[in-house]
Amino acid sequence: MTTTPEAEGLLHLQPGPDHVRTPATERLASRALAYLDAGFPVHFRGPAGSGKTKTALDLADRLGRPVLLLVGDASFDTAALVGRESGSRTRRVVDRYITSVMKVETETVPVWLDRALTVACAEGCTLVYDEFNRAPAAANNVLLTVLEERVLSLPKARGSDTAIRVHPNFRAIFTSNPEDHAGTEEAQDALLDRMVTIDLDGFDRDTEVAIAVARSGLDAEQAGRIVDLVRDFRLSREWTRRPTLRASVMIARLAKAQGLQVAAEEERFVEIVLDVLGSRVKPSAAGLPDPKHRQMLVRLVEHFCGPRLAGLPA
Ligand SMILES: Nc1ncnc2c1ncn2[C@@H]1O[C@H](COP(=O)(O)OP(=O)(O)OP(=O)(O)O)[C@@H](O)[C@H]1O
Repeated sequence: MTTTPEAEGLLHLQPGPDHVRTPATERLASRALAYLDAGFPVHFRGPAGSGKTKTALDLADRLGRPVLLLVGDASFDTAALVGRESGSRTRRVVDRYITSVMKVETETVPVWLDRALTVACAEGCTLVYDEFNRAPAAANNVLLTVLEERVLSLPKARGSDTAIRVHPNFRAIFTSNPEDHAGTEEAQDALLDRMVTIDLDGFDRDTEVAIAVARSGLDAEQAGRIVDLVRDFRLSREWTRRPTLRASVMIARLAKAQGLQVAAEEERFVEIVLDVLGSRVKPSAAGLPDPKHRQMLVRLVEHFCGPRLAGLPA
């Protein structure tokens, strides 16, 4: 039995230096850790950019066990989670016990490769299963007994064990996006019933600003202007694609990289806002970009990003 590169590279993912913890993220973490400590899997559900993956990885790190990250995919089957036979290994024994006689024995055995779920269950790792509802429900069925009975059923081909007891330190954290219908499956009730689902709908303003500061290097005042603009646009629902925290981070990083002021008078900055957010604005009834919407974004910039800030380069 062999383990996969995933197993060899068991990750001890640590939040990067730009990972932000605020009172709001700490409250969320302590809720989720309490469920994980009690042995229940936690599922973060929320729209794109609501911080599901980052939160899941941060929690996994706090558990202090090796972390395996699995990203759900439509091509998954059970083998993608537990492992499969992968090729064979041939052993040739040459026996020259009597010099005049050569005996050669060849034995070919199939090689089994464990995949993330098996490794995590056997070694007591933390499994982060990101976007698990992108995998077909049939592939995820193997999780039902893992989460309920703490037993992992394995195919005979793996060797002597057709089931293994799940290590007491095994923990699972799931994420899914209920708004993304492209390439996703309805998660089966039986699986959802075995986990604690926490809905994330984006962070509070202070956390968003702290993240934009950490990810861009802008100061809190300038990052705050961008975050307020994007949050207002988000609340307006005048969009077809939700303007997420990622959009704030993107605008902030572009402004910083180009040495721009976060100000309505800064023409290049206004262009960046239009480029990042413009394609998300609801089109006119004719389906064409509506110039009124461009004006709406410019007004938002004027409202939230005001004049240049004193003391900053022009
Ligand atoms: N605590 C944090 N510290 C620093 N950056 C963060 C934090 N939380 C989220 N982010 C950043 O915000 C962005 C969105 O977070 P994340 O990728 O976790 O969202 P998501 O909900 O998993 O999105 P998607 O469904 O699109 O994958 C990313 O750029 C991420 O790095």
